[in-house]
Amino acid sequence: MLIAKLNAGRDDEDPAGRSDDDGAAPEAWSAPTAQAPLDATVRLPGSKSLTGRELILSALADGPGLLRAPLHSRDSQLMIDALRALGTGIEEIGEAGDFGADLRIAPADPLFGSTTVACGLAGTVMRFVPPVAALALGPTAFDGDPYARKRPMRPVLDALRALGADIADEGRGALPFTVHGTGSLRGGRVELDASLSSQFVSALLLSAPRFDEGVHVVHTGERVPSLPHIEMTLEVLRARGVDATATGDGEWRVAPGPIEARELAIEPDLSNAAPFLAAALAAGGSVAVPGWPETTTQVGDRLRELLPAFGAAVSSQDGLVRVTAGGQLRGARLHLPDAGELAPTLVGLAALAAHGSEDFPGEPSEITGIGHIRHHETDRIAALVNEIRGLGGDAVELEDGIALRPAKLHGGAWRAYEDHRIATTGALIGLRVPGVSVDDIGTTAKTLPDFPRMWARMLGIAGPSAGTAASDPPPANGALGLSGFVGGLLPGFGG
Ligand SMILES: O=C(O)C1=C[C@@H](OP(=O)(O)O)[C@@H](O)[C@H](O)C1
Ligand SMILES: C=C(OP(=O)(O)O)C(=O)O
Repeated sequence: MLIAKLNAGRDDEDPAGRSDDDGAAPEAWSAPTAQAPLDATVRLPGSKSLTGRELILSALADGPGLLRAPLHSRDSQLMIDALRALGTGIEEIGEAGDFGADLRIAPADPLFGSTTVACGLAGTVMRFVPPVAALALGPTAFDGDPYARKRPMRPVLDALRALGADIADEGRGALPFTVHGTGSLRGGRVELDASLSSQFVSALLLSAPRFDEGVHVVHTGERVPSLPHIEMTLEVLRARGVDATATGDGEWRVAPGPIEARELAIEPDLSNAAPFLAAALAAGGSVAVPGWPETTTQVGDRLRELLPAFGAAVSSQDGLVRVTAGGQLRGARLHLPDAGELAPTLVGLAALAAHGSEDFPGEPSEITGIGHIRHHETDRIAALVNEIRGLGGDAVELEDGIALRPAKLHGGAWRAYEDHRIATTGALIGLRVPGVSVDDIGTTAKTLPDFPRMWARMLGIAGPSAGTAASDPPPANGALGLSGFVGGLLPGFGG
């Protein structure tokens, strides 16, 4: 029996979760294998997408604002640093909770360029900040991680130019580029092809109240992916008194006007709930996430309808969403153009369904409509197919998705490609398949600064000394959150 080894976060870790200063490769992380059904409650830090949007809107607002329970992670820190570089006052206030401090934001008027912005690998920073920089005085130079230079930018840069911005990118249509801000932007009607990323549209809409004529965005290409994220953009604008509407299929308008300053709380990140809730299917048992909003624009809310496709039971009561499962996963056919952000986790579940168990044969799955995830932190379709095949799986790369055919998985190396969701998918598969090691678990710090410790606590294998508690403390009876744990693998598990 494999005893799970754990590298559950070290005090000397770079908070950004990157490799060591000397450039050495990070140590591989042995994914813990579940020894018994789970019985865990996992609290999650704030939504990356809501934190990023509210930081932008707070920086452009008509007065000082306050964000409670924002996400503190590599992506949100990059957003904070970018807005600070443009002159915004952003201050941590109050006692830092489990997931960090609240933020007070003092908008700058005017915003000043003559600075640089590091985007890391954050799509939200590289897409959402350039329109803000166009409203600043002076040039702002943007660059990011090596792979960030491969992520598509051209539609949003060309659209900004059509709206009056001066941007130098030497024809690359990608990072690095410089936005020569003049303190204002004309705005108006603009056509763009957002079939590679909804973030192109959200980028324009978010800053548009501050454009002289607002904006009218008309999408010209194939289907726009991740539409709930555009709905989220409209919703956060409306909540600040902005006239923001979807005016037709692939058309959105934002009227010029003030953005109200607000004090608000950021919802937990429901997309980051995915690997934890999915863990109940991988390991059996139950995992619950508290603080689930009653209504939300977060696409992670769809987990409640998607996880039953793999055989889970989902209950929601008083803000607690609980996923419960037995030892067997069912295969599923899912078409997910709106929910590409959830796809890596669901592909991980599909690989486990195809693996089956001692008692059940594997079942096939197909997940389609997710061609755009080739343009995320890595080509997620190619990465997932490679890594699943590396563990013995039979994954087939489709143009817009992945098919999984029944095949037994075995342990082995799982590469993360600096992609937080590929890393957590390796952890998920490792719950059931002994011997999976993830090459760079620290990359999860992009949106989850404490993932290894949260994962360990979900499994009941990290003691109270784990410091910043990421899931509820172990029960007083010392059961460490595992019910019915008798040691060894239960029938139907780990096979
Ligand atoms: O606007 C946002 O906050 C996001 C939009 C989506 O991007 P795509 O439209 O590129 O999928 C999503 O996948 C990403 O994680 C966050
Ligand atoms: C696609 C993602 O990130 P980004 O905001 O960098 O596009 C993601 O978090 O899944």
